[in-house]
Amino acid sequence: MPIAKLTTDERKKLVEPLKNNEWELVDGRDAIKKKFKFNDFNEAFGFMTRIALQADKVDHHPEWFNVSVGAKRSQTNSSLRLNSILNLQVYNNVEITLATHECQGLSVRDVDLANFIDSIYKRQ
Ligand SMILES: C[C@H](O)[C@H](O)[C@H]1CNC2=NC(N)=NC(=O)C2=N1
Repeated sequence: MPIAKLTTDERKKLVEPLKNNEWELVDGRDAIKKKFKFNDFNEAFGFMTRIALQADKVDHHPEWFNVSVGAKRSQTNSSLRLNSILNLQVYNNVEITLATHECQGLSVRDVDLANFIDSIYKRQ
């Protein structure tokens, strides 16, 4: 049986709670996305590693982007200037989009993976 897109009722029950937890619908496409912020690359990649292991286990994969945004709250202006002079970027942001390619939209697999991701995310 191919995987089914979520019905309207399922969206109310399963996707609404995710929207209350900073997941958003993607424009022009049946998918959800969320931005996650960390103190540094090490924390961001640790988070991605745990998701990668789960994705492999359940055979459902995120589309994601690991970018450098902002800086540690503890960083002073002069250390930020030094970082930009030395080009030391802090790749501390992870943006994740979830959709099921097989049904070209949201399925229960995206809901499950989103809930797993939220369960391991430690807000900074
Ligand atoms: C053959 C394999 O099961 C499929 O390609 C899986 C792998 N991971 C997947 N991930 C996502 N996000 N959607 C899919 O439809 C999907 N299909």
